[in-house]
Amino acid sequence: MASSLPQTTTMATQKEPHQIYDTILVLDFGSQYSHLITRRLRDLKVYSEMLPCTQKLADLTWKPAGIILSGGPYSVYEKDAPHADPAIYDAGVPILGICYGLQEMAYHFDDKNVSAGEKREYGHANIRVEKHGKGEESHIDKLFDGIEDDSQDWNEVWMSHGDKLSTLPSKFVTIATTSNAPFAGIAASYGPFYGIQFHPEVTHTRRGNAIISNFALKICSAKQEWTMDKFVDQEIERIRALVGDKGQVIGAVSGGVDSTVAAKLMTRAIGDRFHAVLVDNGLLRLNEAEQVKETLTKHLGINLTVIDASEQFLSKLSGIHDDPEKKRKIIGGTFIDVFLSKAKEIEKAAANTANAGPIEWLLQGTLYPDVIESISFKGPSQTIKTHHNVGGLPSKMSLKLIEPLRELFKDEVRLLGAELGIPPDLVWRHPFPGPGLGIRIVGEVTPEKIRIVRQADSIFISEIRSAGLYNQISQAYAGLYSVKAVGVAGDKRVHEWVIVLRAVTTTDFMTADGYEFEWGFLKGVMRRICNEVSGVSRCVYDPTSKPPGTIEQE
Ligand SMILES: Nc1ncnc2c1ncn2[C@@H]1O[C@H](COP(=O)(O)OP(=O)(O)OP(=O)(O)O)[C@@H](O)[C@H]1O
Ligand SMILES: O=c1[nH]c(=O)c2[nH+]cn([C@@H]3O[C@H](COP(=O)(O)O)[C@@H](O)[C@H]3O)c2[nH]1
Ligand SMILES: NC(=O)CC[C@H](N)C(=O)O
Ligand SMILES: [Mg+2]
Repeated sequence: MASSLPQTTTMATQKEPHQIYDTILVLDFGSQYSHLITRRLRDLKVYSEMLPCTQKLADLTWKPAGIILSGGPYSVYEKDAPHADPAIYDAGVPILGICYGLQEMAYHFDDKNVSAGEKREYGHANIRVEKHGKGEESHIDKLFDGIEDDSQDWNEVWMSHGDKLSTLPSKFVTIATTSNAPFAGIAASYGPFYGIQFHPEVTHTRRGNAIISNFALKICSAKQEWTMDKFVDQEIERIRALVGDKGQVIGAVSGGVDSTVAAKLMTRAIGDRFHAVLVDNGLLRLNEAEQVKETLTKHLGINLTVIDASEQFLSKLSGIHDDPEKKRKIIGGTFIDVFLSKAKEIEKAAANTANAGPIEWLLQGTLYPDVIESISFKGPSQTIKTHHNVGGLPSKMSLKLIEPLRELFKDEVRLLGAELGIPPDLVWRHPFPGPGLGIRIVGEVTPEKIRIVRQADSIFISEIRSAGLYNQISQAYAGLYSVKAVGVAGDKRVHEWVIVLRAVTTTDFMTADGYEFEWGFLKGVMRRICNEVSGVSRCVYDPTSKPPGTIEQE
């Protein structure tokens, strides 16, 4: 396979997307909506990156086409409030301040411009737009260009603030007002600086997308070139340049969409010098290892080895009753052991071939939300659960990381997957956690409980698919509580396990809502599970939202 691939060329580029595409920089002041600004821009096919608000402009290796200052929980006049690098105002690029960002801009020009408001304002407001510019000042009207349409609610916006602009910064004009905010929108008369008190990035602001689009396209003149087909070619070139003609890459692949897309991209780039490894930890769903092997090797041409390590995992988990974190650590640790010994084996097997040499690279399916989380100036958020992935590997193996998806959001990964010819079934698959059924069985994991959960899960998911609900639900599964309840079957008393069904909707898996099934649907699923899966006496449905629950059970 490798020999038919084009060789790495000397022209290969290692450029990052922000060096290739017009890029809008979002400076994050800690708003819960900051990443949505980046999302909205990317939906417009304009590339955008988010960096902490403390980013110094001089340290950037690229020049943004425009800068957006996000909202944030602080008050600009507080002693420790974060402030943007003043150099942004002299960089000759358009700036849009949103909420805190607006206040930050006004405060930069004069600290008397911002004060605590008398009335906090959360939720809907209606803006009135004021038009100004003619001639040299025509830029002033560009932010709200064409946003007034025939719909009655075009002027609805979403507010979330306690502070306010008390004075208009010098040489600025008002471009929007609300009944509570005389400076709901402002613009500099001398250049492309804009501020809005409301949040255009949330869907409650009716014409929010149009406002963001005006800023990016009409004010920053950013080109709409961020598409997944271009990304594929560039990323393949970048991988080849990074890895070189001989480098070998190993990657843990679960059959989930992220690792499959990353693996497919690697295969396109370097063929069988990429070694995908699926660890069967005994905690996968019904027939999962076989199905993943079939799809990845036969249909996607990925060089995949499946390692059956189920005995090793299950014997270590035996006897662990009531400590979910202990379970997670055992699974994570065993996973690393299995992976490490496989890497050695691959090196040995390649010893007398053209691919001989140490494996230098490790593929990871890191996504942009993980990157954003780790660069946040607030620091990473509190660990609720120890997530199992391959993050523990590099320090032990001293491998260099290769992360082709680190600039992408999940839905972009799905588009990329479709672009790479990955079947829709796999692209739209619900996420499945690394520790698998191990964290869906509350209490001790035993072979009997695994068998029961596998069967129940398979029934639940197939019913969801037949009812056409799969794509409306973000994640669904069957789990098991380690308690037995009494039931009656064929006039006989039974004392058997309790299955828990869970289905949620969510956009980012950070918060989630229980899915509202029709009662008849749930009754049908419960009937099938109790009838067809031996060892189950009843089923419960868990509609708990997150918070206070989490999506998995442990
Ligand atoms: N059984 C497994 N064998 C090999 N690698 C695994 C296994 N389970 C998880 N991983 C690794 O852990 C990573 C994190 O898993 P995660 O579930 O977040 O992503 P995914 O499986 O690629 O996609 P999805 O979120 O759609 O399930 C995977 O990308 C993969 O590298
Ligand atoms: O790869 C993973 N390794 C893990 O250890 C892990 N724990 C939870 N998840 C997935 O993360 C999302 C949020 O789950 P929770 O609400 O249970 O934290 C859901 O999509 C979960 O399936 C994991 N994925
Ligand atoms: N959403 C925001 O950016 C809020 C900004 C500032 N903390 C205020 O209350 O006005
Ligand atoms: Mg997964």
